[in-house]
Amino acid sequence: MAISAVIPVIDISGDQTEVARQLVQAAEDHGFIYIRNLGKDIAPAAVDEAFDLSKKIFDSPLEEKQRCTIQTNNRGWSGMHSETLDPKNQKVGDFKEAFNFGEFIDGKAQQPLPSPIAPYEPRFNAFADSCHALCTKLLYLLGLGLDVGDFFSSAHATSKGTSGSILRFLRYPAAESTSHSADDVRAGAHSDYGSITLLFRLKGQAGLEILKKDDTWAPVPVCPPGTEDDPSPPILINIGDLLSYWTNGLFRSTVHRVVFPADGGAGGGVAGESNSGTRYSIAFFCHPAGSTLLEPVPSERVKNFNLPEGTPNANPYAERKVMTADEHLYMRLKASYGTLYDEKKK
Ligand SMILES: O=C(O)CCC(=O)C(=O)O
Ligand SMILES: [Fe+2]
Repeated sequence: MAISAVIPVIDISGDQTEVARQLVQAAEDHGFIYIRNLGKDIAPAAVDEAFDLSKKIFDSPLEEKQRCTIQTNNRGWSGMHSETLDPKNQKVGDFKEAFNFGEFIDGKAQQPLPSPIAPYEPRFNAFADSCHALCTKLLYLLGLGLDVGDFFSSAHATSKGTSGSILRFLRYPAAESTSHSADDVRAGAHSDYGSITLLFRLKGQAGLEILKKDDTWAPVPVCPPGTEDDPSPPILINIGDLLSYWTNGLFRSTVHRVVFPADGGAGGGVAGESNSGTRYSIAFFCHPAGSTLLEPVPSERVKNFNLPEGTPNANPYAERKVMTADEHLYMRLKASYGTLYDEKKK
């Protein structure tokens, strides 16, 4: 039975200097952080509502979803196997469906929506806004902890221009309803493309694993010890490639994946979790304004850091060539949705 990942659990409402120190340490050591959800930043009822809305998206008629098929702007619906997060190792694309919302303007999604969810547009917008506000707070604290003030958070201000930020709803069909082989995964191994990601999961639903420094996989419980009685499971934060890039690898953009049950139903070794049934999750990928240059952050701690030789799981895209946030995003999307991007280029 796999041993669960040990990831710090932080209550960000405490002394801000101390919280900033803890966040930076966790970003360096793990790249994943649990933020307790005590209802101060995102109301538990808002998370519940978002999961209800997720069901409405995916239960929409197929032709409605197809009408909103994902475009090269990374917005819209992607069906089973249309994305392959780990193209080098997967024989079959991800066993999941996803729906991506890009940025809203004046309360309006800038993309077609399946008609059953159109009446809820303001609710999706409100949820995306609260996710963005929490990301801004976390990015500010990470900057504080690195002594660079608002270097990160200000690059994510909506006033700086449009960004690749995405609110993504995910549905993974029940393992027992799909025919998959032992090598198949629900979502291939990958690191996230943005600055930070917020991940919301449902109590009891196993599947997420992270790659540890020793190159072995560990399941990530939805409710780590000490949070079982919180009003909502902690929000799982992870560092994405851009923060890793900006910090020359000091912050870890940790590789993760979503797996099928190894034994046909039990959780991945996490007490109280099951790996059967349909699995839902919601991710908010926070990106800076698309024109932001990914230059190293002017921090002493970053300057003095050298990635140890042979570190597994280091961000493979962090070669030191300054590019913009949009160039980086396009490079990553092209790798996982090859044909979509090839077709568009014709
Ligand atoms: O569904 C999950 O738990 C993780 C999803 C994920 O890693 C992603 O969409 O980038
Ligand atoms: Fe991810």
